[in-house]
Amino acid sequence: MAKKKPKTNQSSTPKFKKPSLKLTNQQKLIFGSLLIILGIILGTAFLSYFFTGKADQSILNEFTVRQVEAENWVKKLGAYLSDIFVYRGFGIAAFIFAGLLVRSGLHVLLDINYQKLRRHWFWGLYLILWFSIFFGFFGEKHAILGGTVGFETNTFLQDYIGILGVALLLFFGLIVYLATRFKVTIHSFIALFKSAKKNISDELKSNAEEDSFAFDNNLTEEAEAIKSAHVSATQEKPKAKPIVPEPEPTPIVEFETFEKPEPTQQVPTSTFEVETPKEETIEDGPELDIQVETVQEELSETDNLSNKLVADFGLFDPTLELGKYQFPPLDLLKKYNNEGISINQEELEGNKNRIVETLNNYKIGIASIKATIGPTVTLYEIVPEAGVRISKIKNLEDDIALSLSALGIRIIAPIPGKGTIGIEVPNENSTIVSMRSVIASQKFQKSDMELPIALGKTISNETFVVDLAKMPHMLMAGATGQGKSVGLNAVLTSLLYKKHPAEVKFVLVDPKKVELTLFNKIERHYLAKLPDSEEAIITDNTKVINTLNSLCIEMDNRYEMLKNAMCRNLKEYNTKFKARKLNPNDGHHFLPYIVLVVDEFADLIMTAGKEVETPIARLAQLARAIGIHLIIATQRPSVNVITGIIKANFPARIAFRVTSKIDSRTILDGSGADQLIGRGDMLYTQGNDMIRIQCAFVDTPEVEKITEFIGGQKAYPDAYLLPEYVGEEGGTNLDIDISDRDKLFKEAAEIIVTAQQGSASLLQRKLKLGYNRAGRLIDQLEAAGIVGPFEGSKARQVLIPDFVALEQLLENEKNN
Ligand SMILES: Nc1ncnc2c1ncn2[C@@H]1O[C@H](COP(=O)(O)OP(=O)(O)OP(=O)(O)O)[C@@H](O)[C@H]1O
Repeated sequence: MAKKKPKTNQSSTPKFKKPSLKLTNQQKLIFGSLLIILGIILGTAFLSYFFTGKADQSILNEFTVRQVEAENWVKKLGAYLSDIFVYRGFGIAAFIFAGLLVRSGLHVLLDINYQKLRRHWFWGLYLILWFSIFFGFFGEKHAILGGTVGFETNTFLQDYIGILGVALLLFFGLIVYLATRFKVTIHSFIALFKSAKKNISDELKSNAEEDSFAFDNNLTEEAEAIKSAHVSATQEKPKAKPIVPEPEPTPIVEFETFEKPEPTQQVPTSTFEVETPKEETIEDGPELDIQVETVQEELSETDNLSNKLVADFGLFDPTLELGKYQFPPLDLLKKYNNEGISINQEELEGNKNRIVETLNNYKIGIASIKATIGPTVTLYEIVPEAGVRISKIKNLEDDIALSLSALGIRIIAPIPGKGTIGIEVPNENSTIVSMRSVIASQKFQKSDMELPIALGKTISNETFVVDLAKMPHMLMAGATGQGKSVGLNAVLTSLLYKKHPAEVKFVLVDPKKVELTLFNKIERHYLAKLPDSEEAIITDNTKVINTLNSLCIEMDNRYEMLKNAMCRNLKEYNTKFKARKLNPNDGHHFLPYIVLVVDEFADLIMTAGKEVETPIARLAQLARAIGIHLIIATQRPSVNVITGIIKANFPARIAFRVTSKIDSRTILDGSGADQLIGRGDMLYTQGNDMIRIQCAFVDTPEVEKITEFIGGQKAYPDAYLLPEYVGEEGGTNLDIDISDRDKLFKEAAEIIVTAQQGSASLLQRKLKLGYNRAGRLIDQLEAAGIVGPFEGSKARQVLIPDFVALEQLLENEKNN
């Protein structure tokens, strides 16, 4: 508020200093309303002219004589101005001039873009001229419509280029107007012209009919008019002759009409009434222009433009830059010999008998039993006899497992959606679900999902495909060696087989440094990285923080773009962009999906704590709409790794075999993962049901072949660049400026002084900080003189002996 006042003062003062064109608000009000009033006066006078012009003609030469009264609604001035603008000027088109004045008034009053006003004036004047000549062309009989200018210009032009020439010239003038002003193309122009022509010819026809009808009427009216003129003349002294043209060059036509009711050129009189409807159309034209045009113009410009662009160039194709890109062929994936499920009748019978026996031992009767054979486990569905309590069977899980002498028995009591109890028993010989078989499946090939992932096969041997875009984030856990890395590779491979490099980008975090390195080869096709980093695959934990924060910036940027484009999600945005409705000059561009894959999350959380958790949680909460999806894998699904906030935002979970029931509960919110048999046997949940799936197996050589195939093709000049993030390594002045110190500065100083050990790792541990922040704190402590300079591998020297000295130092700092 305080700032605003001086501004207004400033704006009002310069008018005394510089005679600039900038108007004050008061001047705008005065000048704007003056223009509007002038426009209205002119419009009224012009309109009146068509009713009273005849009568007023006699007084035109007596403008200065006060006693002489004009009949025009704006009296003498109106009669005089109308005579100049309409009769001697441009005919009906003069209304446009009045319209332009009103419009200018509105622009000044409401401070609307002057640039536009200039255009309106240009085209308004153009139209005045065009209509004037147009009516002059058609209205030889009704010369008043085109005014003297129209009539004379027409006669002049016709002398030189003939009637056809003038008609064509007018037509060309119309094309120029429509093409420039309304961006009309040849197609719309043809359509427009057809309908316009039809209208005109209809109108002409009806006019002709009316003309002939009105002509008779007018003759009688004229007679009356002359009579009345005569009467008024006798009453008002000698002005009877007025109409005689005097020195005037052109107007001959009308005057003759007035004086002698002769045939050929008598037209103007009849004009007044017959042509009134036409007057209205033209008069309405400019006025409508004022209000409707602005809206229409903008809508139609973008609409027309996008339609035109699409018509000319087709929909925008994001894949065009790598137009020749070829998706990896299926042959790159290995076929396995033991892929088909072999039914071992003996095993089936044996298991069935043992299940029935065991249950009978516990006095549980079975009404029926059915087996579904999957790749790794067989599901025995049992319908217990009436009266058997389900909890009883559930409690016997271990006993049944013991009697079947099999590891990894899982009892589902009851199977959701069915009235049966399921017992999953591992097959003696499990079959491998190859990546090839799931990629080749119809379900995957024909899926129209945004980010389809072929995870593997269900217990009933169906290919299981899910949409990552709908998940929208995935948490993957499993003890070491149970198939996590293979699972991640299966996810990445699925996307590589289905998505063009322009459509999806990966951010890969691989602290183990070996699992995802193969994907380096497709860096310039599929990977995203920070602008200053050399390697796209992030193996250094400290860089992860920057990348995550950079993704947060990317997320915010994308939200901004979506907001500007008025889209709710990435799909809508990209569809709009493809339809060329978003202008790249406004910062819009096609947005690929971004998939962040973290291979060992526990490791990250342990070293960087909150600094990693916060951006991950933020991304997980907000990034779904803008196409950033997270896949996080961890060996240790303990609660301090998978915290509540992370869990809440990762509804889709995959659990490979874990070692304890607690881990299973952490990841799945229920037991079951501890009873899996490993080697890609997994449970998938997306909130409610748990589905047992055998993960598709893709081996390292297969991934290598795929990445080599893709890497060998033409690539983008660089990886997809994420926005730069400058935060943690904040520069030296941060360290010097006391007010910019880290919030934890005092706490850190106390820890260091208490421990008498100046090390960043101590701060990391005690304050649960990331390396970067702890390092920066140490720098700030050094700048404050609390710790000594960097001494290589040794911890820094602490320069403050105790708490009291520290308090004193901080107090002194404050006072300075
Ligand atoms: N879907 C699968 N089908 C068949 N075998 C599998 C499958 N997944 C994993 N395996 C077997 O298990 C082994 C270990 O898998 P993987 O490397 O994925 O484990 P991991 O969970 O990533 O272990 P770590 O956490 O130690 O890296 C593989 O080498 C493979 O032999």
